[in-house]
Amino acid sequence: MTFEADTERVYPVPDEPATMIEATLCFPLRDVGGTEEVLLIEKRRGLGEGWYNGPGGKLEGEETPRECAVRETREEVGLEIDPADLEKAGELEFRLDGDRHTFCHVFRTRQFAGEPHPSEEAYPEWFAVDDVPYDRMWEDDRLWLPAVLEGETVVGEFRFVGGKPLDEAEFAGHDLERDVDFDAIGRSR
Ligand SMILES: Nc1[nH]c(=O)nc2c1ncn2[C@H]1C[C@H](O)[C@@H](COP(=O)(O)OP(=O)(O)OP(=O)(O)O)O1
Repeated sequence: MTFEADTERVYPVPDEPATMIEATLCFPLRDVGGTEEVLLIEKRRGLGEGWYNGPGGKLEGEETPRECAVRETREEVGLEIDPADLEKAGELEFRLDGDRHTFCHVFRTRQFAGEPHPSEEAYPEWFAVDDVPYDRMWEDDRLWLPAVLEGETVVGEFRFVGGKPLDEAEFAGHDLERDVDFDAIGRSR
């Protein structure tokens, strides 16, 4: 297990978040003639509009993170995924001005049905995993997504400052842990 930190934690940690969004990201992977590719979306609305990311979004009702990732991937790009085929790859906490803003469950899968198509929310596009457009993504993505695309697991905290909305705040620091066994800690749902 490795641990990285590029700053000291400088913000007070609240006992309980006033409001924290629970969300998901899903990264479908495929092999095309020996080239490993990942499906990203260009987001057309909401947080991170205009940037690339995996399909995903906020949990609704009583659904589990896995069910949310399946639903969001279907709604945004039309791929069908069996929840059992999703592999838990990460847990990311995004903090804004010291408060917990979003807790995000990250999944990847090689098993899916259908061809991606655009929706009101997203334009899908396949990228070689060594050609991911990190300059058009959230600033934190380059810190954790390469590991996720290489089959590793990550737990990270990413700190933003400067007030809402999160996608206009400044990225200020992070902690990242790798090789986390989500099954062993009962958090692979
Ligand atoms: N710093 C960050 N880095 C990142 O890679 N993804 C982030 C992020 N902060 C938020 N997200 C992602 C997680 C989640 O998939 C999405 C949440 O954005 P939104 O609140 O706009 O929800 P969406 O509109 O996508 O979802 P729904 O409204 O539920 O469809 O943004």
